[in-house]
Amino acid sequence: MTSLVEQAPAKINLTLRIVGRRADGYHLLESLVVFATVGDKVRLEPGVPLGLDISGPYAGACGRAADNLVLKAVAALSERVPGLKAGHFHLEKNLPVAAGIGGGSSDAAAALRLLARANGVLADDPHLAAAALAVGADVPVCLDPRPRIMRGIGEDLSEALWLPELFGVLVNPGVPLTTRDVFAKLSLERTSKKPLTAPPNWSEGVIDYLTAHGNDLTEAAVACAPAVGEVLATLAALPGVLLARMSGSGSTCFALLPTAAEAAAVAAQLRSEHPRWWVADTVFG
Ligand SMILES: C[C@](O)(CO)[C@H](O)COP(=O)(O)OP(=O)(O)OC[C@H]1O[C@@H](n2ccc(N)nc2=O)[C@H](O)[C@@H]1O
Ligand SMILES: Nc1ncnc2c1ncn2[C@@H]1O[C@H](COP(=O)(O)OP(=O)(O)OP(=O)(O)O)[C@@H](O)[C@H]1O
Repeated sequence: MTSLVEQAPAKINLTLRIVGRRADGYHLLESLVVFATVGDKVRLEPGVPLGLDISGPYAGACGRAADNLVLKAVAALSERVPGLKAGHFHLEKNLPVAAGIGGGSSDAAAALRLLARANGVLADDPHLAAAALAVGADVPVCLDPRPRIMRGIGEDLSEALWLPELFGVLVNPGVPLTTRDVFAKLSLERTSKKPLTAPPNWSEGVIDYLTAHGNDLTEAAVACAPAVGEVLATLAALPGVLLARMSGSGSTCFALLPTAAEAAAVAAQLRSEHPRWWVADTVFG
């Protein structure tokens, strides 16, 4: 069998409300999630022994291959689908790690899609969703990467939403942030608990809608990594920026711009003024 390939796009939380906490400590959230045109790439060569090798600019940053979420995804689906055949995976790691853009989650979801294709598992097989959630809270939304509202701890997903094309830049200051540490710094009393309007009503204007719903993890992330505050202030001050915000638990932030050309111009300016930052101009959808 020839090898199979899946893209693993970056996950962006355009909005992120923390609305409560479960007895086990996991936080309940409401988030409008979209996917970027930048991402990792996962390839599976079926019919050979299980393995994983990693290439790309962030290969060294994502830890030992044995601990990779790609292999955790294989284990989680194998537990649920007896006789599942895997193979050798190759991960091209383009996204920064521990960055709030779900890189590992999207890689795990891509691996699940590859396993489903190689084994004739249907996309709506409940074992896939269960395996995804067992790997991480962000993996279910990455399984079929289209704009959605995510609730619960990430397992409760809306239908795919239509969204106007959004142009933007993603910026990571090179400071990794562990999701658990950011949640640990969060003061639930200070979150808004304002529920999302669902489904979003774009007639009120996308930017107005997004402005009305922030990211409740921002303050905690800035406390963990002050560089996030610097990125947000830099983005907000750039010409033409409609909105500047952090994604997920950080440290990656994004800015939205009116056109692809303006996003590219802002990205070029950021790359020259901040050569150590990871900068990508992209389309969200
Ligand atoms: C913040 C988000 O990125 C928003 O999309 C996600 O909720 C994070 O999802 P994730 O990285 O897949 O998170 P997991 O790997 O499942 O959990 C890492 C740690 O983050 C905390 N965690 C995560 C998700 C959640 N809803 N509540 C939490 O409190 C828990 O301490 C957990 O031990
Ligand atoms: N394929 C992978 N890509 C990136 N990190 C991985 C991968 N597999 C395991 N990890 C480990 O998972 C941790 C979290 O990495 P990841 O990049 O997914 O975080 P994140 O972008 O903050 O995710 P989220 O937005 O879902 O919270 C890292 O510390 C890394 O060592």
